[in-house]
Amino acid sequence: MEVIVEMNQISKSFKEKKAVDHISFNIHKGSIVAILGPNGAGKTTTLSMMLGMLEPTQGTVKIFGQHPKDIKVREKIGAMLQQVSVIDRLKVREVIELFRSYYPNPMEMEFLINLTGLTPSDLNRYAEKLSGGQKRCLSFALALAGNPELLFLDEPTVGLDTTARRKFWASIRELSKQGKTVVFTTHYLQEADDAADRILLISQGALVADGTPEEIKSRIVKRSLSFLSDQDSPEFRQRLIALPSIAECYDKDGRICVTTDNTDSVLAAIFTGGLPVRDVRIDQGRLDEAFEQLTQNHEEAV
Ligand SMILES: Nc1ncnc2c1ncn2[C@@H]1O[C@H](COP(=O)(O)OP(=O)(O)OP(=O)(O)O)[C@@H](O)[C@H]1O
Repeated sequence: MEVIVEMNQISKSFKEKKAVDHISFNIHKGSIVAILGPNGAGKTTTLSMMLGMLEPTQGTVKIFGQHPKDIKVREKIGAMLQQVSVIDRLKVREVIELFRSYYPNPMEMEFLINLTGLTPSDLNRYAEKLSGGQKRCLSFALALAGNPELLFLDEPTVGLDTTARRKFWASIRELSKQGKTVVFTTHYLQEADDAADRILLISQGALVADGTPEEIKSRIVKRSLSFLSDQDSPEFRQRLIALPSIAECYDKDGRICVTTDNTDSVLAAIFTGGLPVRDVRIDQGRLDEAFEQLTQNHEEAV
């Protein structure tokens, strides 16, 4: 798979403050990657180095195999940053046309408008008159103007209502299907879980986890299995706890629960052992719990 972004041992310090600390990762073509972390974790700093807006204190960044500031690279990337600034006295359509004119192969206007959720009446309004949410849609349109192969989005859905948010992520999936690569930052765990196929979890400048949402959850969230039994007894509990892969057994909401790192093998053992259980449920664990555990563990370690 083609590597689009290479971050090699990247650190960034602002005076004595180390904002990013020895981060390395590669991003492959067509993936949707979330950089997830709490406030001040180093997400924007990491993104700014990929965009060539900040130089790393240490390490090397390569985008399409080149320095991020290379003109050939700049033509292939689009960015939507946190601050939305619009040009006064220009209508939305004119701003978009202006941005399209900067690029050798701009995105088709009609396709671009369809993706961004801007309406025909929005296009005829002055950009400075748009609402906060509409300005973000315009900012998305400007990021797409050059038909980029790689999109960087810094907290893209802040200020968008639920409908606009849904539309936004549907457009991102559409762009990804066309082979475009997307990197976005977010605090929203649910958003990373729903939208990304890979999560880079950053805490205090360090990369503390890297994987699919499922991998991150299974790595640290204990899965649990719960069920009912008509023949619950001390002997039943002993047989249960003796099964392989069971970490602990407890009662919750009238159900018998076991935690395990392998729900499949516990299920198999229960049924081959003929244990009298019914109404079995598997709880996959939640990403927000995984996130808190990972960032807390890291904070305790430093
Ligand atoms: N230009 C700067 N000068 C000094 N310190 C900075 C600068 N930019 C960022 N920092 C510090 O570096 C750390 C990481 O900041 P960064 O903006 O990358 O975090 P973030 O994860 O994007 O946070 P948020 O989610 O709040 O936007 C913070 O402690 C921040 O105060």
